[in-house]
Amino acid sequence: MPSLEVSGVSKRYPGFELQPVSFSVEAGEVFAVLGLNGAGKSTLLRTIAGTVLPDAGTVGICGRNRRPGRADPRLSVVLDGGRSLYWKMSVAENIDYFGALKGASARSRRARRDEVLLRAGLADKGDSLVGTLSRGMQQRLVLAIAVMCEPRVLLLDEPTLGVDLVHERLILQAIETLRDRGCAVVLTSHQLDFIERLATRALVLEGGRSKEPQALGELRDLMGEQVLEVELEHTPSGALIAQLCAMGVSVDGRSLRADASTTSLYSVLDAVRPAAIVSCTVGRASLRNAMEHMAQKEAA
Ligand SMILES: Nc1ncnc2c1ncn2[C@@H]1O[C@H](COP(=O)(O)OP(=O)(O)OP(=O)(O)O)[C@@H](O)[C@H]1O
Repeated sequence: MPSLEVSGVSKRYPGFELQPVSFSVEAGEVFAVLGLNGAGKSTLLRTIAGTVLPDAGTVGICGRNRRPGRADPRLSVVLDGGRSLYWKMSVAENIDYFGALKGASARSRRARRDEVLLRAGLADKGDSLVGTLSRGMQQRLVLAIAVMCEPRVLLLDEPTLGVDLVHERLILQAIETLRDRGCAVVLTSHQLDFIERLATRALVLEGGRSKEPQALGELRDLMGEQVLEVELEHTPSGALIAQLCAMGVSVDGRSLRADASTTSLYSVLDAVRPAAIVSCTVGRASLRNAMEHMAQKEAA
């Protein structure tokens, strides 16, 4: 039985429609929801969380339908960063409050407090008011609280927003720990390298519409297995851009990119000669390549 089962969930706002979405996530799986700004990622996560009522569809958690508007101890969400915390309470009081809300006893909350502070990288901030923390610190605290509740399903909307490189690693480790304990994680992020390190499958939203979820490897293959990238010193002329496009090369400012299985690197280098080249690589396609390819298709 999947830990999370989303069936036909839809939501309409004036000027935007999240069309029916269905997918399931198994215990111990990290599932990504990808898309450009305004594609509907947060709307989807909010309807799954129950903070926004869907127009249609159901959400099952470990085999039981979630009842909208009711807190569910099996589900933790990190949707609005620090905005979901109480700013006039201290860090320790917030940890205690959310632990109590999830039904943890006073004893286990006390025992967990130091662990949560450590996990959030906030060991010396227990007595600080949440309103005095930086945005990245608040984001880390929300995630550490969500992890403390040992959820069966965790929804994360841009968990690394405003978080520095060192603490991004802490967040990555926290998600990996939960995943390894059997939690099903649904994650959105514009940081595609972060997604690539964690997720195995993804649902791509484009203007509120989605296709079947795909394995990350299948998504990368949209660009071909190998991608060639050439960075020029100067932006190419209009005539050269037209010539490159006719060869199947996409041009974004000074960056040229093409599927290496259909376009040879030498033909690209011949076409741009004698322009100065800053870098030139042929390598395995990344998720970023695939998403850029999709974005260019959408803009065309
Ligand atoms: N409460 C609301 N009322 C009206 N429209 C809304 C509401 N919330 C979201 N929308 C609209 O729904 C669309 C999708 O927004 P959403 O926040 O889900 O996108 P997103 O993919 O998460 O974008 P981003 O990457 O920028 O966070 C947008 O056009 C937005 O304006």
